Amino acid sequence: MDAAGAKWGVVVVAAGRGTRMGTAESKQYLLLQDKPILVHTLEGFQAMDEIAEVVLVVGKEDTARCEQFVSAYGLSKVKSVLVGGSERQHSVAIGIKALDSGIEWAMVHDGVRPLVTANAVRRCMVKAEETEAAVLAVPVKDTIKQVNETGVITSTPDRRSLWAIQTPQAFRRSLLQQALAQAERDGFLGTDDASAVEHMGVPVSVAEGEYTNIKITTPEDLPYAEFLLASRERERG
Ligand SMILES: Nc1ccn([C@@H]2O[C@H](COP(=O)(O)OP(=O)(O)OP(=O)(O)O)[C@@H](O)[C@H]2O)c(=O)n1
Ligand SMILES: C[C@](O)(CO)[C@H](O)COP(=O)(O)O
Repeated sequence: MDAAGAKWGVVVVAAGRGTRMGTAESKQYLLLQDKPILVHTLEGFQAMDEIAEVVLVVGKEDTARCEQFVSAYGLSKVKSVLVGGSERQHSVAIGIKALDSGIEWAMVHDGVRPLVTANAVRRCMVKAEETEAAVLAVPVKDTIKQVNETGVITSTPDRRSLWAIQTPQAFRRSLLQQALAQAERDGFLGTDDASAVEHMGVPVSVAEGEYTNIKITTPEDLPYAEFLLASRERERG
């Protein structure tokens, strides 16, 4: 599937500390098949013709090694490596402003989602070009409960309306920038980019994600990601 032909900018956010992973090294720099997770992620966008530019947002202490990755792995679409903020939303706001002024369409992607496929990214881009704002998502497989602070279930939302949200999240660039500025003014902090757009009252669509587009978050995610990468290599022959 081809995206509609627009050239896109991508903000890859990788300025988190990976607290839930619990490793001394931030999780985005852990190796998957001898390559940092973040490099796998960046290589995915490097390979897509529709992507004109990537802005990489990282921790202050990591800019030098990331600039080194850019040259060592030939990541020529990475135009800048910037220092992120204290929350993901702040890192996104820093990155989006840095995209070239000619970029009209922008995606945000977690540096720790290295397994996203080009087909899934394209579905998200196409949906955003139709609707202005779209995110990858998959229907939840488990029954989800709301549980109170004493550990007692308070409700069981209808699973048919529940989706697990992934990245990329794709927008007309001006819409996302406006939404992030509004969120900042209102003191609104969301855990994803769509939340800021929703906060403005603008609808966000979902595009079909993939269950394998995992966010590497806790230690058990690492062997699963290794397994998925190895399976893909075997399939390619
Ligand atoms: N201030 C922050 C916080 C997070 N992120 C990035 O947002 C993505 C998704 O966040 P998450 O998985 O929660 O990463 P961490 O914040 O690093 O993890 P944790 O919450 O376990 O500390 C990651 O690529 C992370 O590096 C970021 O750029 N800036
Ligand atoms: C953006 C995201 O990856 C969508 O699933 C997620 O919301 C990031 O949230 P986290 O709290 O930083 O893991």
